[in-house]
Amino acid sequence: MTTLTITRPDDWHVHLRDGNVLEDTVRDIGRYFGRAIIMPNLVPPVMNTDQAIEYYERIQQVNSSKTFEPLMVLYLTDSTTSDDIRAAKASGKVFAAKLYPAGATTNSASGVTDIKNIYSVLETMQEEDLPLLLHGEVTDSHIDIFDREKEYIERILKPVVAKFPTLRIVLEHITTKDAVDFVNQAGSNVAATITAHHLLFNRNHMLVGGIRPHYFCLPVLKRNIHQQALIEAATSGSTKFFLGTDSAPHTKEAKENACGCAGSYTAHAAIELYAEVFEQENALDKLEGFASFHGPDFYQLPRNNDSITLVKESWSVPATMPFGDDTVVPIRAGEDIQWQVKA
Ligand SMILES: NC(=O)N[C@@H](CC(=O)O)C(=O)O
Ligand SMILES: [Zn+2]
Ligand SMILES: [Zn+2]
Repeated sequence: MTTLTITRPDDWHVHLRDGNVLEDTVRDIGRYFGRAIIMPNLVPPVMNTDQAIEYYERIQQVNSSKTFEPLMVLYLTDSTTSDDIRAAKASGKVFAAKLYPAGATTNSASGVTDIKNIYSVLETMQEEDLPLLLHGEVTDSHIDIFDREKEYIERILKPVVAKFPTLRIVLEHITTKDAVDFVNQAGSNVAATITAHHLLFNRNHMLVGGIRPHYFCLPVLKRNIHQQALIEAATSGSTKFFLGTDSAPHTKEAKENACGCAGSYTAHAAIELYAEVFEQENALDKLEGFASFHGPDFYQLPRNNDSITLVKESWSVPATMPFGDDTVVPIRAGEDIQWQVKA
């Protein structure tokens, strides 16, 4: 039997949602992750430290894991102030601020309409050393959806990195070779998260033989040369790339719909899915760095000091999983996954 023991991993990008689904999302993500960066795109969003702490407490009320700790994030809007940033940093509970370009993705309607509106806030984030997390896609209607990340890097990210040279920035859930190349050539203050689904799939998985809504997420899956670049980055050992599942549940009904929501659920099998990719690349020795070291090092937090053990033993993913009063269809529903985490 093949086993792999690694330092306890963290998830640097996850959506837990709120209300009666929290019990399900927190149980899944807390199975073995030590910490997780909790995305603030609730309705209404988590815009200040009081709201972040209230959300933290709602998560902790249903958190039965002794090892799981939520790390909160502020949602930037055109009205965020420098005082909001200072209060967030001082709270010890907020670890980053997230920039959603208005209209770019799920629950981004209150996002920033023009990056210049928050330049003074970014200045304060640089001073306070609070990381900026980016959903890196432009929203212009004339820009093709497959080109929106590349365009964001050229038009928004490059100028921001030049203007705020010591601001720590995470380009979230990268999907293109352009993003990999940009992050690789940038300074050590610029990093990226990579999801399991962008490593496992390309747009053919979503579109060939019928449209598969559970693979639809944003930024959308790209062609296989981009998938290959992401696999190389994740398995390279570079400290600039780390694990962020972007597990983003929507009800079965909201996904299997004439206008299906963007987001894929992977919290039921996150490290298990990453392990498949690293094994295929003969890079299982690089999984620990990607999943357990590069993230905390970038966030300037201690690495976890215990471990988990993965066993190569196939199991079947259920067709649906509980999601409050509804159900969610997890990635690989009804199919097998090769690895599992030993209880
Ligand atoms: N990734 C997604 O497709 N959806 C996310 C939002 C996001 O991370 O962009 C969601 O909240 O559903
Ligand atoms: Zn996003
Ligand atoms: Zn996300």
